[in-house]
Amino acid sequence: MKAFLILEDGHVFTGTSIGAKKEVISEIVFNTSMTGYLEVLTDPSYAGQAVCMTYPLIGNYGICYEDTESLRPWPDGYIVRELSRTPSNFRCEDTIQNFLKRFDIPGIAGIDTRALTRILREKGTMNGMITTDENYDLDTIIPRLKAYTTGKVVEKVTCSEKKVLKGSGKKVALLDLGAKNNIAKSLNKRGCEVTIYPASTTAEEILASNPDGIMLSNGPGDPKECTEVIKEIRKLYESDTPIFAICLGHQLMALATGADTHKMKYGHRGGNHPVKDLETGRVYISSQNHGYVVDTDNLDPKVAVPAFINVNDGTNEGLKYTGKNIFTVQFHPEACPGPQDSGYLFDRFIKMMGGEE
Ligand SMILES: NC(=O)CC[C@H](N)C(=O)O
Repeated sequence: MKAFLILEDGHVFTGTSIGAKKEVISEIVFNTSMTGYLEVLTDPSYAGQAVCMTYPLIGNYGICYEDTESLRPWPDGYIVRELSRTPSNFRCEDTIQNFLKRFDIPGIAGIDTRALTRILREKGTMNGMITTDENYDLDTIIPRLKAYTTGKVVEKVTCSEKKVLKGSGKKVALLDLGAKNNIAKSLNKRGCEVTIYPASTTAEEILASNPDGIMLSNGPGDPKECTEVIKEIRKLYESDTPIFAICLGHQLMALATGADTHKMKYGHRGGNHPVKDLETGRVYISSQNHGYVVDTDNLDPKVAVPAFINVNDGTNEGLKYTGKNIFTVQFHPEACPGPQDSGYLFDRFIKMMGGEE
């Protein structure tokens, strides 16, 4: 069955329908990772977005549930050049087709994903529609696409109740804003006992459990939509508990302490983004998935100073909080997908909590 991807600027791509046969409007973004399509599909930070994979062949090793970053795929839509019809791997348990269908996610295959990516790079991220309706009418669809906003998405992806991963080491409270599994796993495999809290948890409840440290996770959407969470994070900041934050968590800590964030032209999503540690000058290759970034122009050095920058475009990739045991990064030290070069940051966090590195 035919499917169409209609962009807000009037471009239309014609391909084949994959996944659910339904219409969806979403923000269209692209990811350049050459491996790890399953980790991308199950990363809750993609909620509210349709993702185009720039790697031309997707799905060739199928779905291996052990590798998922959450219990389901989260994008609103999935866009690929070629979807493998014969996944082959000894760990393969399902196909992308079934996985998308089961969770009612529509997609489109067989389009020129390079052309789509060039449009998004030149004009910036925009909204689009995936539909199987051949009689689509651009005059009515384009205004709908222009008017569409993603809104609050963290509440859709956070866990519904507290969960504990047992460990004999430092006690970490992880605020789940849409956390990828490998954040808790990275701490747990270093011995930490990790308590995962829903995003609506108050700072008082977290602090009452006397954690050795607090971890703020990644998550979807515009950080400025998280007004309630930002207030709680402000209290966590004032508590003097060691804090490590990743991606959305990093943006929310910045907003909670007086800095600003803005939307980037087309964001960073892929497995090869170079980030420079400003203290050592060393560059790490990082896994990334973000559309917003912290502004550092008016950063108050009494509150925080830049700790990492992106080598490609100079944007901020991390902050170190002055006089506090707090550091936050825009990239993904938990990898999955992508390079594990910055996994040492979990060891740094454990040291900050008074543990052995
Ligand atoms: N991976 C994330 O945590 C993404 C953060 C935020 N939703 C952004 O797009 O910038």
